[in-house]
Amino acid sequence: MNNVIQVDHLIKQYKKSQKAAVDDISFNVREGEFFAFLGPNGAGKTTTISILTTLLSKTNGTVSIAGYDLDKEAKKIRYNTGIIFQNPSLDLELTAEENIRLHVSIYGTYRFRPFYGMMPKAYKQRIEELAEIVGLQESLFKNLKTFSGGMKRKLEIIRSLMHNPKILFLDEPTQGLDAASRHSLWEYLNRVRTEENITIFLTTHYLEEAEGADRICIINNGKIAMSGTPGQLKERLIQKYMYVDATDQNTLKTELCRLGAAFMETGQGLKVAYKDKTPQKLLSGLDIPLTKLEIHQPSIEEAYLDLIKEGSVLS
Ligand SMILES: Nc1ncnc2c1ncn2[C@@H]1O[C@H](COP(=O)(O)OP(=O)(O)OP(=O)(O)O)[C@@H](O)[C@H]1O
Repeated sequence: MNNVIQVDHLIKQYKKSQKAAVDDISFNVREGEFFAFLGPNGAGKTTTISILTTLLSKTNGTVSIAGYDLDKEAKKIRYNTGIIFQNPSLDLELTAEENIRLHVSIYGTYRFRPFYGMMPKAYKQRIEELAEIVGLQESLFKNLKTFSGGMKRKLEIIRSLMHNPKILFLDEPTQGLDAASRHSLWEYLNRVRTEENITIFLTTHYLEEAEGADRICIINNGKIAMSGTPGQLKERLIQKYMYVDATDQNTLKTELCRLGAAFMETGQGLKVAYKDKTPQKLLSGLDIPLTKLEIHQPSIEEAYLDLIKEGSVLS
């Protein structure tokens, strides 16, 4: 399978900022994949997606989208991508269809005509086809002022797909939606994905949203903390661990190294992974008396929160 997104050593340092918002990240997305870019507030998701969609300049690194180089062929990238951002940018004074008509004429996909009836057949077919997929046929000619948040999102989906993009970028698209609207948005996105065979690049805060993806990349503090299929991440994230401590912590560390146990210093003592071994088996190899022993088996949600809190994982 071809890579439709190829990012190598991408860096973004905002002016007057001490720290890079995106700090030397590399990843790829394959054609037709549903790829989730998961991370907490301020991790660098919007910065990355803005660079990939040509809306923000990068400081360093190379990016290729749909086979086009970001530095040389930004216009071609724009023709091949659709974007749905956190806050819908729709004109409330217009009808749903007028919003789409304006967008496609600015985009250069179809020439602007003052009435729907005057638009080309291909335009009408496309808008009706997409309206049917997201269930907005009845409201296409209604004023946007009467639209709910969920309906606006549906309209955004139509708008982003009018020019048959190969890749759809979604920046936290369910932000501010209730559970039911969130669920139906996913139904529509999965439908357009299957019917239009497009690649989806999603940024999200929510682990549950990323769980439906083919691959997940976790970004934290501008760096990639982990990536893989949801199954692989679960396996790697859910690390059973225990906290141990001893009066002589240095000797305990030496002992753990001798036993080949991965550990990390924390405020609660040494955090030790016990992956394949049982805690008992691991502890039986220790010669030093312990002052603390706490055994943990976190859920995936807890493991993810631990990862983004600590900024690293046990190896
Ligand atoms: N225009 C800017 N100028 C300076 N710093 C910025 C700018 N935009 C974002 N940042 C900083 O860059 C870092 C990454 O921000 P970014 O918006 O990419 O994160 P995010 O993962 O999308 O967060 P959220 O989930 O809250 O939208 C943050 O520390 C943020 O404060």
